[in-house]
Amino acid sequence: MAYLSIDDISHQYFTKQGYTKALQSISLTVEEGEFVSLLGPSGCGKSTLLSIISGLLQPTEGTIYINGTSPNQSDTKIGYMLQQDYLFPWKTIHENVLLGPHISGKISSELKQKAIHTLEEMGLGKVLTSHPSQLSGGMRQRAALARTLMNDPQILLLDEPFSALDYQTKLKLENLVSTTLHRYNKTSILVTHDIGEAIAMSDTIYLLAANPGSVAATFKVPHYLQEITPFEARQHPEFNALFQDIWKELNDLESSS
Ligand SMILES: Nc1ncnc2c1ncn2[C@@H]1O[C@H](COP(=O)(O)OP(=O)(O)OP(=O)(O)O)[C@@H](O)[C@H]1O
Repeated sequence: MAYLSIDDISHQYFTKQGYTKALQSISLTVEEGEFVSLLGPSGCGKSTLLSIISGLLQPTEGTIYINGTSPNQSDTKIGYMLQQDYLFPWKTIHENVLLGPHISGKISSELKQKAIHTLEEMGLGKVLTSHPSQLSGGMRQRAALARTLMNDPQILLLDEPFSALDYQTKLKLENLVSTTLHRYNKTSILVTHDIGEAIAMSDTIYLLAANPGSVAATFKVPHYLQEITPFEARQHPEFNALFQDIWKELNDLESSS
């Protein structure tokens, strides 16, 4: 069985006005250490799917297994990286990264050292005592990633983490996130609207259709693109061919909806 196995999941939201079918018959698998992207338009149910994977929501139909057990019973740790960094403005970067251990009363000198080491790996060794307002958007996102990694999650859910950044910062951060997550063999699921980002970062891309959210197509990124950095992948001659294939599929989806 795959590390993460989503089998025929559907989800409906019931409200006083009626119900919305957010997801319909989603099936996909993710292997340990794999980097998967969910590419799709607004309303395709990506937040719902991520909430189901993290165990916050129970799907109305279907099953999900993480390492052989359901998300609620699994001891697999899941980390989130979101579009907003949610750093506390009144705390220093070092304190922000230590927030989890601080809340759970587990602060130790080892963890303080680990936070410094993780921030140094993110290129933030010089801003440990700065406050979030003194940092650029890209630096804040790197601090948010360091905070997430402090908890040693096995699975990372990345919900459009680069979409609020300028293009150059986004490319740099794609490289840093990709190399860091591969180095630590994290299993990663990225939600994005950006075809290029999905190709540059992923091993597999699931194209989602909206209303209700469903898997419209699956693309395997060739190994030679997986083995180079996202920045290098974007320069590769084969990158454009895959981009065109996905673009066409997306356009076909829009014209048939
Ligand atoms: N709590 C809720 N109650 C009722 N309907 C909901 C609820 N949450 C989401 N929906 C509906 O389910 C569908 C999928 O929503 P979801 O937020 O998962 O999509 P999304 O792809 O994350 O969208 P966006 O990019 O706009 O955030 C939408 O039609 C949305 O209106």
